[in-house]
Amino acid sequence: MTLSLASLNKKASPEASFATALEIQGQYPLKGHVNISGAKNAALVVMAGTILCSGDCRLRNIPNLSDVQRMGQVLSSLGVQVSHNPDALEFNARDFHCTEAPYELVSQLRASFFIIGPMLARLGEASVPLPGGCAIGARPVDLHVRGLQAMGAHVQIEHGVVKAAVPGPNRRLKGAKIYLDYPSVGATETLMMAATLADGETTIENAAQEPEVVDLANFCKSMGARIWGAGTKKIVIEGVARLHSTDYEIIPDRIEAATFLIAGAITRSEISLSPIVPDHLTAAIAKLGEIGCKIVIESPNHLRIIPAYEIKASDITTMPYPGFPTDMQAQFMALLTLSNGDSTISETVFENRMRHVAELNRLGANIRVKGNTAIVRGVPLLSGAPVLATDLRASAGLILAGLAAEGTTIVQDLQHLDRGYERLDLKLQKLGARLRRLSVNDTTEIATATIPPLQVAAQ
Ligand SMILES: CC(=O)N[C@H]1[C@@H](OP(=O)(O)OP(=O)(O)OC[C@H]2O[C@@H](n3ccc(=O)[nH]c3=O)[C@H](O)[C@@H]2O)O[C@H](CO)[C@@H](O)[C@@H]1O
Ligand SMILES: C=C(OP(=O)(O)O)C(=O)O
Repeated sequence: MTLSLASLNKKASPEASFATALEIQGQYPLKGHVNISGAKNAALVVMAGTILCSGDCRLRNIPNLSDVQRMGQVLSSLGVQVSHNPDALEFNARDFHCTEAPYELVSQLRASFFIIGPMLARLGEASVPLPGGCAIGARPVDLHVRGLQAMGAHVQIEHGVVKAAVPGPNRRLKGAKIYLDYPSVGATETLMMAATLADGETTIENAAQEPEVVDLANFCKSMGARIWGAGTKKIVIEGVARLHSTDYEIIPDRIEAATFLIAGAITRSEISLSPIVPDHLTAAIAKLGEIGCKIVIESPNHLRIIPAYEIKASDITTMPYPGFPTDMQAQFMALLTLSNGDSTISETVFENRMRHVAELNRLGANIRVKGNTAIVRGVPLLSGAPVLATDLRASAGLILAGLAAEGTTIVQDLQHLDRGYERLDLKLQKLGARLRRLSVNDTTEIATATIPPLQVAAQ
């Protein structure tokens, strides 16, 4: 049976079903093992990359997230067939024809904008509204646009829509030498995808080196793309005429893994995780070591955290990979609120990613913000309170703080959490955490695993 996301019932909007809160009873120890899901940021961009291929792309280890559902809907709306079997999502972009991506969907997640690269590469034309995603800064797309222009596209931004077209009879992008002013993850991914089908060689200098960029390159290579240097500052892509079908497995989510390591550290609990790629977690493991925890690599894809009795203060500056990831900043801040001294946390990647500070202070933390730096003065105890989750990683940070706080914490507005963590509450429950999902309107308990399966209706 072919199942399609295009038929998703619009009335059952994710916002309505996920307007929920999490009630956490703090200070219960955790114990056991956690299965880490596929990486959200790799899955989303690899889904966009399926547009490059006119055959079947089978993707395994795709996490069940509301962002993944929306990305599936974006692709369906463009004419990509999206179907589901028990352990994979299948995409076929043979009939992909539509050059206009829908505002209602693209405006809800950042990664949806990245389809502009493969759309242009396949059809020579693309109109994509400016994207959504976490409200953590201005998040312009100028680096994507300038790179596509260097490859011969004409690009205009009109009424909030980026309209790009490749002139000429064959409408094919041309290889180019591109230098990114900043190693933007999304721009590197957009341009790398665009270059796989371009005429000639493209080099991207000062490219992002994140594992998700490497995963995308490996996915493209599995379809026959010619790419060298992904994971370094210089990526070289030699365009080919077409890409072929593939079966590809997404890497484990390093941000989810780090979040669980902190759950162990903040509740002083020993827990283990798999699958993981230890190299993707180097910065987090180093910081946890500095803080006093011991991380044991039990096998190539299996970690255990032995928590510190006393959490030591530590300074953090977020940076592009292999620096300390901005997507782990809020979670580490939650941990450092309970340290034995003063820590500074500087956010250099996004200009407005400290909105969790006020909420952590509501739980009894002592944090002051000066410019892009938070000064975290450790306190002996957090105390439960109602707090508002303002973005995805802020949600995770507040839940972690709630696990350690004395009494009851209610984290409101879980729509951000559900964008990027697969059943975080259920996984924590399995480790022994006391928490339950509430409907905000009537504060009655609702099932923990609320995100419906990805496929929703037969065509
Ligand atoms: C879906 C996805 O993969 N999201 C991740 C991706 O976001 P995203 O790809 O949006 O992040 P970028 O690396 O592009 O952004 C980093 C910085 O570059 C700036 N910038 C970016 C593009 C551009 O054209 N112009 C520009 O100025 C941004 O405003 C930001 O200040 O990488 C971020 C940095 O690791 C992560 O926090 C996000 O979780
Ligand atoms: C910022 C994030 O996601 P997005 O780029 O999709 O907003 C994130 O994953 O932390």
